[in-house]
Amino acid sequence: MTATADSTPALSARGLVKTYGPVVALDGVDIDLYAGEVLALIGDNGAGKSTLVKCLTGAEIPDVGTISVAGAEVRFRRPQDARAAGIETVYQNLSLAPELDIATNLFLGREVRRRGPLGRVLRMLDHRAMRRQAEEKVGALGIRTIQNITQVVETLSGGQRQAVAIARAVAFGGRVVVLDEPTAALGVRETQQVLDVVRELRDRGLGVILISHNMPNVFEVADRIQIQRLGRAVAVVTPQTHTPAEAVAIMTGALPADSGGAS
Ligand SMILES: Nc1ncnc2c1ncn2[C@@H]1O[C@H](COP(=O)(O)OP(=O)(O)OP(=O)(O)O)[C@@H](O)[C@H]1O
Repeated sequence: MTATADSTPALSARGLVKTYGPVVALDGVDIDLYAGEVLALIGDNGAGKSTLVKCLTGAEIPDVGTISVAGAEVRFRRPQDARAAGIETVYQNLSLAPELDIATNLFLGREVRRRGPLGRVLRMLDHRAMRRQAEEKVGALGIRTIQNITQVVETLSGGQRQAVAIARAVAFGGRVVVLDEPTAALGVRETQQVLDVVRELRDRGLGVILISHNMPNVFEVADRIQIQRLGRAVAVVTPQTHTPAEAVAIMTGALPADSGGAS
């Protein structure tokens, strides 16, 4: 069978094993993420969600197993390798520089220099170009809560900071973005704003992996939900086939992995 563009996952892994001394964090995990979908990863504390995405994003190297990007096997040694393959991660701490403005944060590490000797020799930055591009990138993601691109990040609300971190992750050609608990510290309205950005990413054709303990959020925004339990991927369900209660029951082991499935 020939794989078509649609049937080849943007990012996939087979048989991932990762141990930390005696602890088996991943016990032979498969995952498939397609372009234009939101795949939620759920599981109890210690189920292996973070370890899985660390292996997928080059922050950890699996002991066993393979990872493929658009059908081609890859070996990530460090996060830069994954980033070069278009896989971006937004961690809970967001790694933004709070004392700098939004535009500068978006371009941290990829600064635009002035043309000619001013940029080449004196390394002067083209702030105007960065502000203009930052405005375009934030606007393209439909992030309406940000009005002023020169606002300092520490003065932003939690939801706005999350949006800036996501914009930075996808502004430079990312095809896959991993969001680790993006709404954990947010109020209801801010959570909705972040979920809007997540939908926007999906509608633009990116693949999104969403780690979350918040079942209403997961069921609101995910196309598919992979359930991790004790280092294994025990089931992949959808909001159409399973209720949140069934997913949680599978997650905790109260229901067998092949049960549920609203009729
Ligand atoms: N660096 C490490 N050293 C030792 N053990 C680790 C390390 N990282 C993870 N573990 C262990 O691996 C297992 C899986 O942890 P992981 O953080 O992947 O789970 P998780 O599903 O993300 O949990 P949570 O929801 O609490 O973040 C746990 O038992 C954890 O204690």
